[in-house]
Amino acid sequence: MTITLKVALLGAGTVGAEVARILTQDAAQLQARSGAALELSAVVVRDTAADRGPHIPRELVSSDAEAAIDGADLVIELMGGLEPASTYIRRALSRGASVVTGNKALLAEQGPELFALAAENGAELSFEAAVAGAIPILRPLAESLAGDTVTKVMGIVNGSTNFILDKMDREGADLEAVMAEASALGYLEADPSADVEGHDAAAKAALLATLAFGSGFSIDQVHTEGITAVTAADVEAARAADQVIKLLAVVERSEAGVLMRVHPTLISREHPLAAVHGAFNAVFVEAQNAGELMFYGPGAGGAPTASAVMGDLVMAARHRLAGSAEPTRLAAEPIAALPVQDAITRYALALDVADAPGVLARIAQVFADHGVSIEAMRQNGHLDGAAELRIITHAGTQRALDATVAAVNKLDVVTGITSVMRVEGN
Ligand SMILES: NC(=O)C1=CN([C@@H]2O[C@H](COP(=O)(O)OP(=O)(O)OC[C@H]3O[C@@H](n4cnc5c(N)ncnc54)[C@H](O)[C@@H]3O)[C@@H](O)[C@H]2O)C=CC1
Ligand SMILES: N[C@@H](CC=O)C(=O)O
Ligand code: NA
Repeated sequence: MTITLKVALLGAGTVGAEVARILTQDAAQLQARSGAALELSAVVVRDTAADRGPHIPRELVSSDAEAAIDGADLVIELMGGLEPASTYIRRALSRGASVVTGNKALLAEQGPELFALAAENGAELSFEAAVAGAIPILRPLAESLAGDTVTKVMGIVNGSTNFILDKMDREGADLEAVMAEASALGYLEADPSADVEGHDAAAKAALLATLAFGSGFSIDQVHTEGITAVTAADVEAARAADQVIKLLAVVERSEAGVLMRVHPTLISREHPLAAVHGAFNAVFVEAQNAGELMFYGPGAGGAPTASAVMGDLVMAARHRLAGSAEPTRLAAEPIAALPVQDAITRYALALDVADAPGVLARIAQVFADHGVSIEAMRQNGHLDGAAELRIITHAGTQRALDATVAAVNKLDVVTGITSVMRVEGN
């Protein structure tokens, strides 16, 4: 006898439309893998009059989310945003229906509450699509590495900003010019500022930390800098130094707690992350016993993200048939989130200075006074008696580096600090 599980799809945009296509086209394989026929029972959209192609039959389309949820065994939420997504997910979980979502914005604010609601109701809430698109990263952190101790996760987790920075690097384009292209390819969030201001990567950083360290973290605990201040000149200067600028998310565990940060970062062109182009993502994981692991693949776009949704859906169906939902397990005692001033990083600075005897010594003295060690210093003289000075520091706390930058800025021989950026790798 074939068991049928009814699947309600909330949202049929870039990702939802691809999910509907795969549910139809790969129905036989999905049934073989999950053990049940996965029947699309309702598709909830805003515009019910729009033609949505052959994979979304008109009779399934409605704007009645409550009815769709109440008639489903499994609910896929791909509308995005906090509301009404949160209310709909809560309704589904409260009824015992398992939910699959790609909504990192919601989970990075309400994750622990929603995990608890799922567990209370014997339902499952899964969200592999929410971080790094198609790349399996959350399940490996929560399951494959459950017997190890993860100490650090670092990577490129936002496809659209990587696409934009990559175009700026390869074509010398500026940010505004490349955004329209990223939007047409379905990489950007409904509100693109979520991408370029770093909030999308910050939500993903909070989710990575939550699963890597087994404690609930939220987006407001992540230090966040986006790419809006990165200019074509910054990208060109990096290129001249054989470096590339990437938006990195870094989450690290120490005795004191967990530090989470997202910011543009200079890396050498030799670094493996420099080879991550277009909307691809790459995530490095360091664990005490496993050592270093690297995950790489498409981080955004309809079909790749739908792949992660479908994997979660098959697992949710299997667990439902087995009568055992898999909860997201968090430690009873929360782990502290640390301030970014505690981060240990290297800085690259570009300064405009007077080209006169003793200037370098005075600047170097300020670094020494703050306990910050200089790794490299290069001066390019200009004809007008001014010079550009580029300094790379050894690793120090951000607290010490920020104090150094502030003190250097006050020197009368320094006319301006034109760029301060963190550096990773060699
Ligand atoms: N596009 C991508 O590459 C990725 C997207 N995601 C996430 O997946 C989710 C969906 O993303 P996309 O498909 O790109 O978004 P989208 O904007 O293309 O699609 C969302 C759809 O939901 C509909 N919708 C929104 N609110 C609704 C409501 N109240 N009632 C009915 N329909 C409503 C919209 O009309 C739209 O058609 C978001 O949470 C996003 O963050 C996750 C990973 C990658
Ligand atoms: N807007 C996001 C989509 C995937 O999460 C991105 O650019 O990575
Ligand atoms: Na993923």
